[in-house]
Amino acid sequence: MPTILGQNQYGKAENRVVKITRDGATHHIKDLNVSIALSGDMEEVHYSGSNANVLPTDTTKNTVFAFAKEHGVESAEQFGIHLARHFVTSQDAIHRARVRVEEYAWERIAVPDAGRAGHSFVRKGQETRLTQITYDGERWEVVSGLKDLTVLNSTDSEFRGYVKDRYTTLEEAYDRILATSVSGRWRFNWTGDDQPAPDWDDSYEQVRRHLLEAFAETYSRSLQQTLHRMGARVLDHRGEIDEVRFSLPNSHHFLVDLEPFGLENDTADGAVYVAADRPYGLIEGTVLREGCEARIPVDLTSP
Ligand SMILES: O=c1[nH]c(=O)c2[nH]c(=O)[nH]c2[nH]1
Repeated sequence: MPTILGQNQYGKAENRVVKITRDGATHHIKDLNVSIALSGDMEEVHYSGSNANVLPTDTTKNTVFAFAKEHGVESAEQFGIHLARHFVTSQDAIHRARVRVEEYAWERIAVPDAGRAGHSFVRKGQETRLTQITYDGERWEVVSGLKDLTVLNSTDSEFRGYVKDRYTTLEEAYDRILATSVSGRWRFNWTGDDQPAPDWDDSYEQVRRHLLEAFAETYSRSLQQTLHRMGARVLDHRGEIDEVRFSLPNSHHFLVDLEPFGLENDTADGAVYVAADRPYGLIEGTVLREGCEARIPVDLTSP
């Protein structure tokens, strides 16, 4: 039965490009999700399997990262226009390029020592505030928290000196991006109607602030260390809380190898990273006030 090929397009979708430019201690971040769809003289690849007109999707991915390095990312529009023009004008067989770009907005974390604020960001778009109340007619237990508080340090993070066995390939990192989406719960020590209840809203705002400040101000040797500093900071400043538990995905950002295209890509300036989504390290832990009991369930914060 004769068939006709209808509309078709192809390309690499969801290239997660993160570019950090350094202006002294002040860093700038561009965080994009770029999807390429190309169409043109693609009958043969579908009908006979000839790839003679096919620019590999892998190449479209490389082009996205190389363009981010070589030409920069002024705006999502400018970047998309530049890419689309490149595919259509450089490949005879490609007559149409559709480039979709999502841009994730970040704002700087405000810290008291403004000099340190240059490399710490929190993603725009609110986190979700959570609480769980338990009452048995006598005692209250209030565990509050948040999830999806996405934060990133573009420097002041390393990971080295770890165990190496025959399966270890990870290279030591002296200056890496540290990013996570904080899921945390904290337990109040308020248990009875005979005690004044905390100001819940103020407490939430203050805990959130301490989490962000601790994240921004910690020179991190591991996400585990940052986790502890965030919890300790909350307990140091918030007497109404006895226990904090976190589940922190390590949202890996890998420097892209652009050497095959003659481009040096190191952390010095203008570095281009791929934001990987899976798999991810998952760092979890409880920080407790001394003498207090751990009562937040281990799996309460896990995905
Ligand atoms: O902060 C980190 N902690 C780890 O335990 C770990 N493991 C790993 O591969 N990378 C990292 N990073």
